[in-house]
Amino acid sequence: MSTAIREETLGFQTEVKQLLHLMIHSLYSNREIFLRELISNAADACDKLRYAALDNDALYEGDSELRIEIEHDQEAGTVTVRDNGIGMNRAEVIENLGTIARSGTAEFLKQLSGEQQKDAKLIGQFGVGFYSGFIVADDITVRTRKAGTPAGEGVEWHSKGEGEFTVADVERPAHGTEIVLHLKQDAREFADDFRLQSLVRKYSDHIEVPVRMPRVETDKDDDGTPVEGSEKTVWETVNEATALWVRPKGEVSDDEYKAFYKHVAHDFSDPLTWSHNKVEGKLEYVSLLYVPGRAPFDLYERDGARGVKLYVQRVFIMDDAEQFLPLYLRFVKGVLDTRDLSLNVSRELLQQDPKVEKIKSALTKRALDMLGKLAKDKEAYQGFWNTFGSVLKEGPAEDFANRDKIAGLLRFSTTHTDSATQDQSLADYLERMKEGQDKVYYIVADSFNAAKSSPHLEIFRKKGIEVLLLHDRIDEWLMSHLTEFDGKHFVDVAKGDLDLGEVEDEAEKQAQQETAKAKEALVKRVKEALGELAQEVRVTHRLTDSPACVVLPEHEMGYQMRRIMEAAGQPLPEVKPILELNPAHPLVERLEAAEGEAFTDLAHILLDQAIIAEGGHLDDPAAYVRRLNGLLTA
Ligand SMILES: Nc1ncnc2c1ncn2[C@@H]1O[C@H](COP(=O)(O)OP(=O)(O)OP(=O)(O)O)[C@@H](O)[C@H]1O
Repeated sequence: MSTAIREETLGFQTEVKQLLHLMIHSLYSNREIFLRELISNAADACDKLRYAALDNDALYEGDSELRIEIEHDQEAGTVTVRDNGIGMNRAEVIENLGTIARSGTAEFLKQLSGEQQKDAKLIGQFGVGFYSGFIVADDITVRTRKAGTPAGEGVEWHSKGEGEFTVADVERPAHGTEIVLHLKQDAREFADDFRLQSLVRKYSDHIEVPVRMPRVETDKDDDGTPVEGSEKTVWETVNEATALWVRPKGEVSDDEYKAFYKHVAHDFSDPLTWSHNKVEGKLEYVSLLYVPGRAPFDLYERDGARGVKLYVQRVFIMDDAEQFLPLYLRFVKGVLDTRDLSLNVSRELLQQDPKVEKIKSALTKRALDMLGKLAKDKEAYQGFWNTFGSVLKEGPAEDFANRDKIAGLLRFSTTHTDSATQDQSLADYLERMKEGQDKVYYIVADSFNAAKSSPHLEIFRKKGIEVLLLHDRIDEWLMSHLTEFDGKHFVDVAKGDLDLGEVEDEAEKQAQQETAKAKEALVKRVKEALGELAQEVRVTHRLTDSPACVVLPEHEMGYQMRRIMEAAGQPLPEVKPILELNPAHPLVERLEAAEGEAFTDLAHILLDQAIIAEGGHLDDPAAYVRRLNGLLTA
């Protein structure tokens, strides 16, 4: 029996307490996952030891046969999960089993509502790990020792999951970790051979480390009667214990792929799709990439986990190797196993190795092809797009070489459907282009409604020309990196001169020129009245219902991007708009007939209204109100 020394009682970090409470409550109907989580951690610990032992064989302490053992005691109501992996020292135990060290955790926990089903989904997204033991146990003891440390540096951790835990130093001859779960009364069903075996097969077949369970064998005499006292325990490997990605594609079932995904991604729910490839030749690697069914909670966290699990010749090297996929594919999870890197590769070395770039470019293509295939299933792709679309939109800016491929995967709201759902591809748009149209038109606004109702769309609606309605924060950034698709240029309808190309016939163009000439005097007067407030005034034919609109010069940064940058504290040089007037509108006719102060007021009102319609803020709103009231009461 070990004697505990240096025993101390510590409180769980607040986030752990909250997580424990919510997890126990919301995952009640999915309790069996605790075993998957503990085996998954044990397998990771074995992987880590194998990696550490590459440099220092002594860490195995003479026991290099890595394994996981699961035992139970029906009478005592306990289940034990044991591994001879890397183990933990005292400081690691306190850190790993007392806190949650992931940024964004507190905000994540705030989203939990107390509604069982909703929370179960959210918690799955977070990953419950070790703490899931408390779904089935009311008392957990962990005994562990870090490989390579003296037997006296073992640690015992104990908790009832109620806010505090104790840690003490104990003597521990074997390195690795042992977790003893004392099952709650209503979870005793898990202390059962058959139940445990079937769970191990369900969740851990794909794990390369053998998961073993004890079986008692008894010698029999010649008559077949068991010999008393001859009982001995033999350990039987229950899982298949081959790395899933090494197996040929045809021999792996969908269920196995899905189970493996859950291990790799620490996710609860099924992946949307996957792509498994073995490459031989100049580069030699196996990759298994997955698209998750939902976003991890830290998708937009700067230091959120991303990247693949890296193996070199089947030896685990590191989690989250982010060098093999671009940032805009950070939602892709999976495994890369290669012969092209050396076993002692580190994060720093990865950054310098030219082979890494080559593999990255190959994996990027694989991932984009996988999305291309997924896109054939409209419904599934829509699910993907709604979850990860705004991340993929970072692609054209980050990955010039694959711009066209990424553009083909984008989905938009457009005037064709007039719905906020982004479900139209550029290929759909091209198919519907009007005869003579040679450009892809788009508008960027702060919200879908602002885009949909923009005065800039009036002429397009009248002529039946489709316009992409962009309203995500990232959209203007996206469009500044997308210049063409399939040979067709993109044109922002709120910038520069309106040119509808061949869609307008000669007669229309002639009429426009004549109107512009006829209104030259009006334009001059308005410009004088507005002074520096507008850089230019002109008549337009882009409006049918509105009296006026503002546009920006073609190469000027758009309003949406300006507002985002200003909100981020980046001062920008002021840019004055171009005011365009609709000569056929009664207000503009009235303006033309006005004189003196009435003219100046109305000119200002038209400019201010156009700025408001575009989603901008007025520099002097009170002046606008005063002028408008003057007009209304005249
Ligand atoms: N059997 C084990 N052997 C060694 N270390 C372990 C073991 N189980 C857990 N740990 C350590 O405790 C940490 C926390 O485990 P936990 O399961 O809570 O989270 P995780 O595995 O990092 O992520 P997730 O919550 O997504 O599963 C692990 O990262 C690991 O360092």
